Amino acid sequence: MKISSKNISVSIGNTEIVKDINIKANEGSFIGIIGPNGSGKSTFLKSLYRVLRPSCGDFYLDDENLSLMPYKSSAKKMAVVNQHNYYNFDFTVFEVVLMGRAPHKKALEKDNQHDYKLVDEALEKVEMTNFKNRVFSSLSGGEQQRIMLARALAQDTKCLVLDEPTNHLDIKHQLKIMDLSKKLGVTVIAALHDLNIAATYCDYLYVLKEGSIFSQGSPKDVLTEELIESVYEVPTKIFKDKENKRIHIAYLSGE
Ligand SMILES: Nc1ncnc2c1ncn2[C@@H]1O[C@H](COP(=O)(O)OP(=O)(O)OP(=O)(O)O)[C@@H](O)[C@H]1O
Repeated sequence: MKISSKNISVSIGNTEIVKDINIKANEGSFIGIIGPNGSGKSTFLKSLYRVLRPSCGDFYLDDENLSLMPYKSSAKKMAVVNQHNYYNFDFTVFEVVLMGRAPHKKALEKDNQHDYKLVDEALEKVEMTNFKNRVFSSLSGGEQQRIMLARALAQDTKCLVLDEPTNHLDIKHQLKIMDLSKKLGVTVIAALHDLNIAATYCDYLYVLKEGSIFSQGSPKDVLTEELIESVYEVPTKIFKDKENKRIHIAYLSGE
């Protein structure tokens, strides 16, 4: 599924937080949104997954205008893993992941074997099968994050929106979750803080600064020492790996 935004701006109160953002994600591509704290990444993604209404502009899933789509229809196409997942009730892990199936259900339609199979497969993919009967709120932050990805996988969509998908995860699980998201072959739009992860997994990056797109392009083109210094105010040294053409970023602060 293709995703695009045309001239998206988002205001909260009288402040314009996101300013005239145009992005394009081709089918199956992995798109990174990067930028410092407060640059508008989450606000932009929230307007994509319809928690915030843009003050201007439109999103398109393929060529369909998102704002004209019923919420249930867009939830069949787009799953979300966001930064804060709080449940006030004691749902089990199984129940939380099963919630991913809700957009596919008609009113009063019961869960069936197909739903249970997708839940089991999703838990297996994030290596959380043994946690199926645990109370969600009793899990660690990283475990909860993997369950929220399992819920998104059970939703079985062609597009995945990830807002800082790895912020609670240890390095092994950061890489596993990114590998898994990449291998799904669906269109992914992810807000990321870790620039080495962004360089490794993203096909294309948009760099936000103060709510606007400051730069865009392939990780190799965008993640230069000059750009990182001017956007993040941190000196870096970029190493190029000749064999697989990946770049590696070393931060020089503190030296
Ligand atoms: N509900 C709100 N009311 C007022 N200001 C808000 C609100 N939500 C976000 N903001 C402000 O909008 C700006 C962008 O926030 P946003 O969460 O989109 O940034 P971000 O790039 O995702 O940051 P981070 O990397 O810290 O997660 C911030 O300055 C934030 O304080």
